Amino acid sequence: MTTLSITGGRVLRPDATVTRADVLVDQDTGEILEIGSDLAGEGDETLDAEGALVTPGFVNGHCHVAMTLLRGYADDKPLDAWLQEDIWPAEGELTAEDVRIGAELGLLEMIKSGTTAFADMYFHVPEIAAAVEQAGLRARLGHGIVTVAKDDEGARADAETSLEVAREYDGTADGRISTAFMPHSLTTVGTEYLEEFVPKAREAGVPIHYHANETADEVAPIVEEEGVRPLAYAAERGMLEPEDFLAHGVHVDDSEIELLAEAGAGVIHCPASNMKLASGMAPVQRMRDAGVTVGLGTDGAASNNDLSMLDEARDAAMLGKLAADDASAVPAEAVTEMLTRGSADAIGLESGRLEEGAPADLAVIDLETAHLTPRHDLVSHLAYAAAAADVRHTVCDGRVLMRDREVLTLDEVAVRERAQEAAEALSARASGEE
Ligand SMILES: CSC[C@H]1O[C@@H](n2cnc3c(O)ncnc32)[C@H](O)[C@@H]1O
Ligand SMILES: [Zn+2]
Repeated sequence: MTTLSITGGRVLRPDATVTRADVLVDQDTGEILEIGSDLAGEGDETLDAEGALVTPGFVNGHCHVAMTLLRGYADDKPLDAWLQEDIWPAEGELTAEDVRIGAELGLLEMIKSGTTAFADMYFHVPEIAAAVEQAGLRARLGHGIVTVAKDDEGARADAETSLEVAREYDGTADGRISTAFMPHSLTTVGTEYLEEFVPKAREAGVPIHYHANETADEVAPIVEEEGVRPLAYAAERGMLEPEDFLAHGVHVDDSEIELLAEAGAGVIHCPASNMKLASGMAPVQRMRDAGVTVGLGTDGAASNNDLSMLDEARDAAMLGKLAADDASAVPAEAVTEMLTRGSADAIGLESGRLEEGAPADLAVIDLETAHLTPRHDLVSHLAYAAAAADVRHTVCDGRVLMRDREVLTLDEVAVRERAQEAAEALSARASGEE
């Protein structure tokens, strides 16, 4: 057995307490063997956590990782105009190679900011899977289906691709990659395709992930055409099972919150994207009070504009209070849970908790900085004050992905250079200069 010990730090436990402890990891199984004192001499490899907080690796429950190439490409518009006028035309020019480069850039940013697992909806998924395999993270991947503006043949081919990808990649990268069937949203995929393909996804045994109730404009046509709220429509089509998870859930009413809670389906809250696109404020405290599993996600880097889950945590706390008109809403403990096991539970992963037998997915956060001084309450610091640059080490599946701020699985300089070149060429193609 090969072991790793993370020593001298303070460890955030699942009950939100913080204790001084070492963590011993079995690198062969990728699991936590023991959390206790005096484990410093036990590891074949050691990570220094003196003056640091050892937390579960952050879980980004909804992302489009390759959209890092479109970071800053189009800002300051609402969702529909942003997608139709800028993002979709540019994505029409993306090559498989671009998606690989964008994914590597996103994974680099995730590792540097303590994220160890994520759920992703995009296209050219084999490229994303290859990047995940190399970078060493854990991911639930899927091909996003859009059937509007396609003929029947094109629409069915897109849905077939999503099923095929889900079947083929589930369990790959030594089990670090899992998959889902991913209709883009309830308004961009036709009812007939949902009715045909959702049962096939069930047969394949994969969850369903989609955008839902993100903007008011997306709710109105479903209510008008179907006579029911979007999540009732989704439930009628079998898309609200316990393993399913939806992104956003901004405009959900009480009946939909109840549906989510009863179904056990997860919601991934994306506060930065919701603020930037002015989509609205999700009723996070009300969903949590009702027993809904709520996680956190960044969405893509073009609507955020970074992939830091610590930023997302702070945004979730701040926006949650504003939405509830209550400063006690979405407190630090809630945000910390959403950042870790809330997202993990929603997307169906075992990670997000530091305990014996759990996956060894963790981040070590440097506390010896001006903005984390004094240290009254480390859970408060994680929710409100810590930043991506405070992450010292990142470990996933027992493997060290970043040691002392140096990413070991990707060549940072090369990834950044390739991404800059690819983004410039993409921009030229999209504007018709090439
Ligand atoms: C078909 S792959 C996924 C698709 O989703 C687009 N996208 C990015 N951010 C959002 C968002 O906030 N709401 C809806 N769709 C979004 C992305 O550009 C891809 O085309
Ligand atoms: Zn999204």
